[in-house]
Amino acid sequence: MTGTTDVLTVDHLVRRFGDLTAVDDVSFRIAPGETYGLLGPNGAGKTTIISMVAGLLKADGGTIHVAGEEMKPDAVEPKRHLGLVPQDLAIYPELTARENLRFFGKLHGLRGSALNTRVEEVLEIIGLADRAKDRSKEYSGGMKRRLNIGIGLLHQPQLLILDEPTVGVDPQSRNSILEAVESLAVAGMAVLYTTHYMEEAERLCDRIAIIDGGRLQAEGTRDELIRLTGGTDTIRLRGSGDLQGAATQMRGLTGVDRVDADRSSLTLAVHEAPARVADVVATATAAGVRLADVEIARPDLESVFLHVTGKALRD
Ligand SMILES: Nc1ncnc2c1ncn2[C@@H]1O[C@H](COP(=O)(O)OP(=O)(O)OP(=O)(O)O)[C@@H](O)[C@H]1O
Repeated sequence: MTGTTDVLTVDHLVRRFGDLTAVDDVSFRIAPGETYGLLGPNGAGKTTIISMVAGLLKADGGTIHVAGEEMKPDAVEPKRHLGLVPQDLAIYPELTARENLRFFGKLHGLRGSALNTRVEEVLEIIGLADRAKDRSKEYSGGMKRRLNIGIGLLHQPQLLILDEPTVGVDPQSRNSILEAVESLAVAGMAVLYTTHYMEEAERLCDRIAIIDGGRLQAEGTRDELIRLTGGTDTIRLRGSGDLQGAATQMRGLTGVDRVDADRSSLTLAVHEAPARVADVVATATAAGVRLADVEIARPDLESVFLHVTGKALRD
């Protein structure tokens, strides 16, 4: 991939808040038609990164280029090339979906038949054409989110940035949001997608950056990231009792790479989980843990996260 064709290039980005380095030397690029995911837990630095990419927040170091133009808070030109869909809704509840889109389309300078055509196209993309005449205050949470995405799409940006667009919506709405995002990539748009749901990153993203503690800990396609784990499986035990004590003993078992304990579970990175699970369960039981559930998982992005950060991604 060459720098000149990338829609977004982020080089050595840094942002501090007082003593906290919220974004610490982060670099990545996104090509046209590519969906790129920032995957990390709450507080990892995802919103801070995209706020700088969108020119809403000043960086303390590094550079950002959108469609070849340097992005800074006072820059005008690069902002024309991107659409930002924030976590908070920015729609007028008294207006219908079509009226909302027409209003925001005019703010982008669209008029006449160009405005009409684009509004109808966007209604199709976000799956709201059949509800276009209803006031948006009557919509479900997921429909409001889709309208919010539609507003970000009106001016046909080369790059669309979505900040955790499915948080707090029901599974059906989530699916329709994900379908709308999938159709953008098909249309050639570059998408920067932040999430703490690994299933969404797996489904949508061509490449994924694992973000934790403000740092880009690993990056690649899903398969490339999974290869980083060296094929380690995950064993997860849920239960009560002395989980920390059990974790200490498990760290000495053959084939166990890493053990992470919290108040109700133990998460182990192991080689050949089916061959190890009996030892692991016996160790837990001997340490007085009362087990409620045992689960083996093949490597997925959760295991990658555990492997590269030493922590479980799930809350
Ligand atoms: N304006 C601010 N002032 C001080 N600290 C901040 C500010 N904005 C963010 N932070 C801190 O920077 C770190 C990264 O926050 P950020 O919101 O970027 O994380 P995130 O990955 O987007 O998580 P979330 O999904 O919860 O928004 C956190 O520790 C947060 O408390």
